[in-house]
Amino acid sequence: MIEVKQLQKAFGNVNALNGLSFSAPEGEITGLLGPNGAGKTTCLRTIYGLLQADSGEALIDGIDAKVAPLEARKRIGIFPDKFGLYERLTAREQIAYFAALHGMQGAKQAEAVAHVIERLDMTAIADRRATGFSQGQRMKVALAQAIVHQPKHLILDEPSRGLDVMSTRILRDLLRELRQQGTSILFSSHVMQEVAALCDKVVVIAAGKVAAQGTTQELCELTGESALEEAFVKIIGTDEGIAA
Ligand SMILES: Nc1ncnc2c1ncn2[C@@H]1O[C@H](COP(=O)(O)OP(=O)(O)OP(=O)(O)O)[C@@H](O)[C@H]1O
Repeated sequence: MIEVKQLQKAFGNVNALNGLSFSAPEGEITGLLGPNGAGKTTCLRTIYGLLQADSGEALIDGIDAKVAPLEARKRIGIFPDKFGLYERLTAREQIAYFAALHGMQGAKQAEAVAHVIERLDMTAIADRRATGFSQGQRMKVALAQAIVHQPKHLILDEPSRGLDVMSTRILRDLLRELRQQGTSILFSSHVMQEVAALCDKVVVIAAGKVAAQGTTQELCELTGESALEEAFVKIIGTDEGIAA
């Protein structure tokens, strides 16, 4: 379980997180939905220990990444908002590098890498160097790196940006399969359709705090709207920064 409790984070006089609290349970897909600048990336970075909150806690199975970063990171896979690939390495080598960082070696490592390459339909590019990879191919490598150690929890920042229809489908199928296996999945998005298609629970965030949360149906009932998009706009108070 991922738990965020009363997180506060300011950058100068901008309050990026303003008492944010929610949880992402195992076996569920939780969507963090909010307009541009709502605090999604800041929240995700705080959970995996890249940023330190001014106050509050972000816990992974009760472990604070700030206090025990290695213990926390073992349990999570991270698909970050900006990812760099080593241009001279092949896709397989990049994924193997991440597997090694998580302590996988030898046959176990090779097997895990081969499995994820097959799962993400990357066989054709697996032994090519990253130079020249398209955005979608780069995203697949980053995704493979995030899941090669079979983490209990997966955190994704705007995962489907830049993906074509087929790649988006592969991503969605993968997330559903991981959910079935009991993984807790937390992803951020400002794309309505993506959230509606995938999420068990939606946490609507605006100005660094939770504006509402629940299933898509609950959010519609809460606002008296029949369409999700209208419900979100009503909760947030504006349609700025939201994509249909
Ligand atoms: N390193 C930083 N320095 C200064 N301000 C920052 C920094 N990181 C984030 N912010 C500010 O904090 C607020 C929240 O930003 P954040 O990137 O978390 O939002 P977001 O919900 O992920 O937005 P988007 O959907 O546009 O990616 C914004 O006002 C942003 O400008």
